[in-house]
Amino acid sequence: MKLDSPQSHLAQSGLEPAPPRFSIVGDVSVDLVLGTLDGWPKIGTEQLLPRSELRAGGSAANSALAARHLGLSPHLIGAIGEDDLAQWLLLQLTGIRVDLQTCASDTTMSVGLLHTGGERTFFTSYGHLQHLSPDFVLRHLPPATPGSVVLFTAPFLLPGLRADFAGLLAEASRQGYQVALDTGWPPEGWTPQVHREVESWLAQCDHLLVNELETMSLASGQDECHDLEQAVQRVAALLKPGAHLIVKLGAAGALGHVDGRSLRYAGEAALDIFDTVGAGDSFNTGYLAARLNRASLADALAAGCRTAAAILPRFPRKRIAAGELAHCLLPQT
Ligand SMILES: OC[C@H]1O[C@H](O)[C@H](O)[C@@H]1O
Repeated sequence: MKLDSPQSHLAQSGLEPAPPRFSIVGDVSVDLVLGTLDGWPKIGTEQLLPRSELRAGGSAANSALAARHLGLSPHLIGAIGEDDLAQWLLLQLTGIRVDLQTCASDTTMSVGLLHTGGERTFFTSYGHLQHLSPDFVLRHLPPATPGSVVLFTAPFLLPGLRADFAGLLAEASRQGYQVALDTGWPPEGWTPQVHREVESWLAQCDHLLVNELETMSLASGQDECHDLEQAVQRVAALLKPGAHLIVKLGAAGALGHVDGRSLRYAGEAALDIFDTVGAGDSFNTGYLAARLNRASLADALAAGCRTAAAILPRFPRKRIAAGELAHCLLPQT
């Protein structure tokens, strides 16, 4: 099935089922990515860094751009500020169907410092992300066609959505979407209150997409968990029956767990990568796009890993053409 392709005459006449939608709801902002920074500078000094890129960022935009690289046209719902940078940001999203709430605020910006070995540090301004409202999201999320997926990202950066995030996920599910969630990292840490809050979200998810550290943290609500397999069991028990828990393992690949069984996909050894920003977001898109095309869990894990592996070595990222990475979704022989 071709995703979100322009509707054919047959589909328009009602003889062919409408294609599934791929909607993404979350943080859209501007990233200034630069590096490499080895060691932390002394306060009050200046460093010249040799490589940099100003680009659309935020995990929802990263996922939508990854979809554009794969030749898909997702629907991105989020917000922008009310300044010149917001207009620039819109231009970066050409080719993506966007519904972005204009907020009376500066555009949120992240400075992402890249360190040797793939680690990075972000400094993010509050900006417009503070103002995205659930009403705007629900007004722009159309009823789902069969098989549609909506990916929610970065709830911790979106206080307006976070206030009743479980309710928002439940409403998307009621509208017929499979709900996918990438929680991201809570700025206040995994407090008991955050655990209770996130558990109310997990009960609404069909696909939970988290990294290893998030999985271990989520599993350590009552007592500490130090073993990934045990963590997977504990987190899976918080999801609704039949839901998929996907753990992103970086260069080591990914693990999928459903109905009490786990499956691992081993990633291919990556070369030394300068810019790892958006690795998880790219994986999410590859994985979900494959699931929308009815791929098996194993094939979807592989598509997620291939998508991230194709995007990460590219710098600057804005040179990747629409559809250039469509091969990542082709079944492998
Ligand atoms: O998921 C990666 C994103 O997180 C940070 O918030 C940056 O905006 C970056 O693009």
